[in-house]
Amino acid sequence: MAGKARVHELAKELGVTSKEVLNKLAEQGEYVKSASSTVEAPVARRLRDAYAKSSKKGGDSGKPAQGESKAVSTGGAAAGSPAPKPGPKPGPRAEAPKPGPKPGPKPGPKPEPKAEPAPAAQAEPQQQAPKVEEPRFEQPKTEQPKPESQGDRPKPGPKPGPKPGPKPGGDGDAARPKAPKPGPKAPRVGNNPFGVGQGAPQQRPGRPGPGPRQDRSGGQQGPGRGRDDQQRRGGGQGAGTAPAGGGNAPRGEGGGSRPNPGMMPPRPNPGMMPPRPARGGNGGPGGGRGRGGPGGGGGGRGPGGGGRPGGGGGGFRPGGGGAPGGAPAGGGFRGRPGGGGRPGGPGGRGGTAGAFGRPGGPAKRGRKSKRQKRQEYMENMQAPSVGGVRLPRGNGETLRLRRGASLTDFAEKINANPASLVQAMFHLGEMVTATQSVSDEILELLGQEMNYKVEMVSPEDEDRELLESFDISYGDPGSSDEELAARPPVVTVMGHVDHGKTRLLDTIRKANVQAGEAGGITQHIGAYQVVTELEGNERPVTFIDTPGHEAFTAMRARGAKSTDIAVLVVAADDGVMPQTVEAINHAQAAGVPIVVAVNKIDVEGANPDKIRQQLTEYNLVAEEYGGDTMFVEISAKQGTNIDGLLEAILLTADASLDLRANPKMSAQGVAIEAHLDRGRGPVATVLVQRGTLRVGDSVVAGDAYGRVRRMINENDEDVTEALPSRPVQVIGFTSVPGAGDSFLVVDEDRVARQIADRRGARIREAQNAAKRKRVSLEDLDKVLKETNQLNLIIKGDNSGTVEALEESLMKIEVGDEVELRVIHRGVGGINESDINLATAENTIVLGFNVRAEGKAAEVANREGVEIRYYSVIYRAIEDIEQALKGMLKPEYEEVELGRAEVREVFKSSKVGTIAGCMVTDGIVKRNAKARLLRDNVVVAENLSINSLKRFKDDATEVRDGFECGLTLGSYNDLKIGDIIEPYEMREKPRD
Ligand SMILES: Nc1nc2c(ncn2[C@@H]2O[C@H](COP(=O)(O)OP(=O)(O)OP(=O)(O)O)[C@@H](O)[C@H]2O)c(=O)[nH]1
Repeated sequence: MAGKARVHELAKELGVTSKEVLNKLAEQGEYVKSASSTVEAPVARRLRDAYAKSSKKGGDSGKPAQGESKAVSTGGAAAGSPAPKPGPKPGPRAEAPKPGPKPGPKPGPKPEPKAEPAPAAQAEPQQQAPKVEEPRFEQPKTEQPKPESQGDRPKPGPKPGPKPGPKPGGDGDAARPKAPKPGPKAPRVGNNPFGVGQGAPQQRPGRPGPGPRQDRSGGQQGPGRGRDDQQRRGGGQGAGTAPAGGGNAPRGEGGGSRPNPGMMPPRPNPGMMPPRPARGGNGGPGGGRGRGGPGGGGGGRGPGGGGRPGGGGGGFRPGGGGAPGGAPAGGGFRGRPGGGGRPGGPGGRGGTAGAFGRPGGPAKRGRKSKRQKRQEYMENMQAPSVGGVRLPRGNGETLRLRRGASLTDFAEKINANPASLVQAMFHLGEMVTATQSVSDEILELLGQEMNYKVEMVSPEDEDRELLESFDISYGDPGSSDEELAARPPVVTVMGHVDHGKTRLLDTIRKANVQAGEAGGITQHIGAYQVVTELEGNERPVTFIDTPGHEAFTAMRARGAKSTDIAVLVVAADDGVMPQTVEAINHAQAAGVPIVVAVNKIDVEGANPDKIRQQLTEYNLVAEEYGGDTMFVEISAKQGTNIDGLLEAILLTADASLDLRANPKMSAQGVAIEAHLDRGRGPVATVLVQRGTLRVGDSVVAGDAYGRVRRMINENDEDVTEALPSRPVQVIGFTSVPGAGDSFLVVDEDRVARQIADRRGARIREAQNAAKRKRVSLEDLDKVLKETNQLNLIIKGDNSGTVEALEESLMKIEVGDEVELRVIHRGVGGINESDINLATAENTIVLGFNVRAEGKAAEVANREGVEIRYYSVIYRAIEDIEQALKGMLKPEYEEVELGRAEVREVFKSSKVGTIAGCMVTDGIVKRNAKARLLRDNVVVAENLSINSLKRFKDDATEVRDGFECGLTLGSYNDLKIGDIIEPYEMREKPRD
């Protein structure tokens, strides 16, 4: 309680109602809203003090109560005040002891010890009790009558066994009939937290249950042990207790007085039978009373039952020496903790339940609900709140979410309401709908708020899981040495633009690829195999061509991953350049050994040694310098030392790589590039990495699938199978795979289609998430009012180009005012559906090496959709950049025009105040903006020169050295000597 206590907790602690506490606090000048409000520690202390003082008044009496028994003390806490009156009660109780002489005595003593503990525990309550007592004072009195009625109980008590039962019953009966009478009292008791059997605290006291044991010894009800027993055989309890009850009138009083089932005569049931030895021994029966027991000193045996909180409040009822009394109650109750403790209501139920030896449903619910409520309340208090939205609180557990997941997906994982997540995101500055794919950062941010660790499942992991669901794995399953066969190295040629990559590959395969390139830039990844001779053996080497333009960074990175060796082409006349470094980074990151081809050694001024030196900085130390990197000086143009380069490649491969693969498994590999061929449909260049690809195989590559209809090698020859490291063009896909997609052969077309479909759905979601530009609250108004957004549809002849173009376009930086969105991209000609999609405002269709097909051009004309065709990537980038800049809002800046001094001021009934001025500097223009200075202080801003005259003629402008007359609209506060500074807002040119 040291911290912030809640009013109801304090009330409980002090033994008063929350309302009283609230009133008290109000008296103390503390405004506290409700029972669940928290109170600062100092205030709580003051409150306790206040009650402590008031308790002193009656406190004395309360203490005395101790004299009676611990029970009293315990109860005292609750009913401190009652103590005084209890005096009389004691009487009855005193009788109780008789009934349970045995119990009585023992209980007495034991209870004390137990009572002590209880008091200790309730020290506070006791102190506070006094206060409470005042009001309760009456209760005791009211209860007095009960004692009488219960007085009967005691008698029955004596007949513990069977009679007890009945008697209790009798009491109960009496109770029932009397119930009504007690009723009135009961209510009070009920209201009094310290009332019998009400407060859990009382029950605690009951724990002292030990006493009960004595009872047992007393033979009384020996009952049972725990409330379990009691519960099981409520009857038993009843019985046991009953006696006690008798003994304890108190409890009885308390409880009995209230109209509740507990007062009902026990139904005939086994429990009413004389305690069986066993049970008795256990004290089980008493158990019921267990709780009560305690209180009742002699009464209930507190054993098990006692332990429970709920215990028969009665037992605990101080007055009652006879725990028993409580017992009955307890018994009636079923000894359930909470239940019993509760006032009449539950007790009654409990009683009934107890009678049947099972926990009372309602009471149970009640008790649970109380705990649950508390727990929920506590959870609620701990639950993170964002903008007033309560969110579930995690325990730091990890949530795996796939990339592109929506808030609904997230909510499902944590069993939350998606709407609350949407709301929370709104408060976090993100506007997203429940079903919209959201970016990783957003999910992670949200996870943090709720104490969850969000783990985005990488596409690779996700794909692996997807394949596993089909019992397929990508990669070598662990082929044995016998199954593995040597394969050719796969080489990627990398390097800075124009350092000679294409020329080198061209020279190597003696095919002039370069000539056909648009803009002189390599735009497609090609792959082919050449055969060279090393030490008398014919050795094939597979080359993958990589483009040089930075737009293809992504493809190059993939290229590096799918290769064994990187040939780094560096022009000897140029040296290490940015993309040379980038290429090194990619290769080193992929753990691919590098062979350096120092090119253009035929060029005058070529300095190969300089290249060697430069590259040492990047951990590429030439063998002749003591390193392990092979440097080969070549001239791609003249074909110088090409064999030396091939040899170096093979030597490096043999020295550092284990190039083997299992040719017997189903083929797997990677799609190097793919495009849509007008005649042949989708064509993909794939590199087989393991297994053997055959015509007729069902394949899936990324989200494309199909059956291999034809395979063509680099010489445009049909082949029927492709072994590891062999690049081939595959015809038969139903759509165009992406560059870099892995491909694999599966058993059936159906499986291929299912895998492709699932990947497709996943890719779409991920794209949506990635392409969504984040909208923050800061620019909400802009988004709503005037979003300048340029939508693009990109169509190209192959997926690698489309991807590269999109990536480059998204990198265009033109500030926050304009947003660029690629709403669709694809391989193939521009068709009608592209145009239909583009009819949205501000959408441009980009055709890269493709044209509008069918009626697309016509529809575009009709709908006013702009189609732009390109064959060089950077042209497209330039154009779009210009277009975006054109969409920028103009920016204005203030330009001073000059100064005019007011020499005269005229008043005109028609035009207001006229300033006769001398233009001292620059120029004064009609309709220009102006500010007015007086003694060098700006006295008016944003004025407008509405009229300007030279003598009687209107003028558009008046230059320095001339006089003029002007008016400043409705501004009339002009004085001689004022300075008018005209200025204009001019559009600022953009960079
Ligand atoms: N003198 C000389 N010129 C060369 C040599 N190798 C390439 N070139 C020339 O350098 C220019 C660029 O060669 P490319 O092969 O297109 O260079 P690249 O690295 O493929 O360039 P991108 O495709 O733009 O990345 C061409 O004009 C070639 O003829 C060489 O060994 N000697």
